[in-house]
Amino acid sequence: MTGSLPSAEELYAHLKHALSEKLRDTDPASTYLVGIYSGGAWLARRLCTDLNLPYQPGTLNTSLHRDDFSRIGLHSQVLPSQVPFEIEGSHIFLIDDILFTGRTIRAALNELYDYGRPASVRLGVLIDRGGRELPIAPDVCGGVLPLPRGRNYVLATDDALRFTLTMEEEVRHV
Ligand SMILES: O=P(O)(O)OC[C@H]1O[C@H](OP(=O)(O)OP(=O)(O)O)[C@H](O)[C@@H]1O
Repeated sequence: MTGSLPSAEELYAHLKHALSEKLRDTDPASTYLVGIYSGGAWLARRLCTDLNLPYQPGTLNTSLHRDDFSRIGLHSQVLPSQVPFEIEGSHIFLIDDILFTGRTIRAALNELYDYGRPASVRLGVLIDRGGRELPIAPDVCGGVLPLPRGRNYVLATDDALRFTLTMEEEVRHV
């Protein structure tokens, strides 16, 4: 990634528009957003509010379903998943902030199926940074911003759920 980053709010506006178009294709009575903890959970909350969706989004915590969880370690505060609606037969939109290798989404699918078998599962992400290690692609996306392995985006959220995007400082070895 070279040059300046787009603003997170621009990316969000694009994702929101693309998602609202997709939501027209499914039955609103059986379609739900499910955010992946933690960044995707905030994003799903804001999308539900801005799109006037009449429910609280579900939240999945994939930490224990990751196939590489011993490498990434557990976050100090691990919140349980919360799915306050029927998954069986529903149309689910998984929401996450950043899509990288795809391992989090694979883990989220495992976790989701513990609750029941959805009629369909689609994926919405704010940023696709490339680097996939699994055959997973977003159905809707705020922006494709390729980033080399070893670099990271930092997405911050304020109290009003507005997002800011920066790049993690590059660690230089001397
Ligand atoms: O495609 P992957 O390689 O799995 O990477 C993408 C995941 O990594 C980040 O989550 P992180 O584990 O840093 O947790 P966070 O959402 O709490 O920041 C990001 O929010 C995605 O969930």
